[in-house]
Amino acid sequence: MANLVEKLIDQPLTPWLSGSGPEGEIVLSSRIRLARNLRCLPFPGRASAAQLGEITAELKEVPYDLQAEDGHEYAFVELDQLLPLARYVLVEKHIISPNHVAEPENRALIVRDDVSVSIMINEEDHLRLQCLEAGLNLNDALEKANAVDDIIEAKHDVAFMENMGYLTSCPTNIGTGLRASVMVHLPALSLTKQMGRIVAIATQLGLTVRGLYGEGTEAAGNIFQISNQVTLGRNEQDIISNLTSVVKQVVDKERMARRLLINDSPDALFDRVWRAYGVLRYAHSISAQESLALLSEVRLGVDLGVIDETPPDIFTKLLITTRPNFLQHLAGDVGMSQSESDKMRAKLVRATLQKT
Ligand SMILES: Nc1ncnc2c1ncn2[C@@H]1O[C@H](COP(=O)(O)OP(=O)(O)OP(=O)(O)O)[C@@H](O)[C@H]1O
Repeated sequence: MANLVEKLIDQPLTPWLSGSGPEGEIVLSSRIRLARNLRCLPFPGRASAAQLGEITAELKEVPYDLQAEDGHEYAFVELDQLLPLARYVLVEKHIISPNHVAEPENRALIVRDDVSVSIMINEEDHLRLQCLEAGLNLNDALEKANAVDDIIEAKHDVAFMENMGYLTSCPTNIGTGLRASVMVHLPALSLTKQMGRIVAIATQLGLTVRGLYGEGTEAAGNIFQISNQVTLGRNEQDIISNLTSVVKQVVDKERMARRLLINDSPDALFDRVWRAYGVLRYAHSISAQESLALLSEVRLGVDLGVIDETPPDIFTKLLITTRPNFLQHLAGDVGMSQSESDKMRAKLVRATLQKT
């Protein structure tokens, strides 16, 4: 089991980030998250260390139950058994949240071999179950999440009240305990300065727009996460249908903005995306932030057929491998300085682009 987690930390590719799936050119991934709590124990924020340990111990058998049902290998790992760097690589791969690693003691993770299912234990709730799919595919993610939830609830007494639904640590999650979210790449809407308006409209429609690593994080590389804000008084299917229809409209707007860029100012666009390609292809030192911003522009050029010598999945591949902690891990956790890390990143990007 521990070997599986090591393998997931080492692998440069994240299967659901393959760039495939419906609307895969713009929608990178779909995520369903269910928040669940065991009935007789306090929420993690109020639980003692001993109670947190009790929760972890009770859930240790869950991987075996899941494995028996779907035949996939599942791992269970306590976060404090991992090196700090390994924990941060898991965050960069969206397997656990920044919140979950903040206090690793008595926190654990259950993860499936293809990373399409992972369960954070003792994050904000006892269980944060997440299912991820490539592209715009919330329905399959929900189906998978419900199947995993059924297996857990068959053996564990989960806090649920007829009139309120699932009880959760934060009142905004009470009811279905569901957050549906899509990760979208919106370079043209960002370049044409339309994101402010999109965020305002999404908020009016009961949605929230977050950055690359969720709550409280920046939208690096023109990547945003759009998710539902309300969980109470709405059924799961309504939440998903509403989000899917808004995301489809955002995707249409992004396509329109792309057409506008290429029709109205092709020279500026060509120059911009090829410059980005040039820097990535030849730079000898590059920061994580700059590489992400330039990769986003190269991907835009590839999607528009302006850059034809790079496959679209280069963006998603390099999205993970150029992150600071993954790079450090690749170098063997040797405590690289910022400048060494920037040089290594540039080398990796050059080598990857050269191969295409
Ligand atoms: N569509 C998505 N694809 C990949 N990863 C995602 C997606 N949506 C969210 N995530 C990841 O899930 C983690 C948690 O995100 P976030 O903080 O937005 O949600 P949450 O913790 O489920 O919500 P809440 O604020 O209700 O606690 C982060 O690591 C984030 O990057």
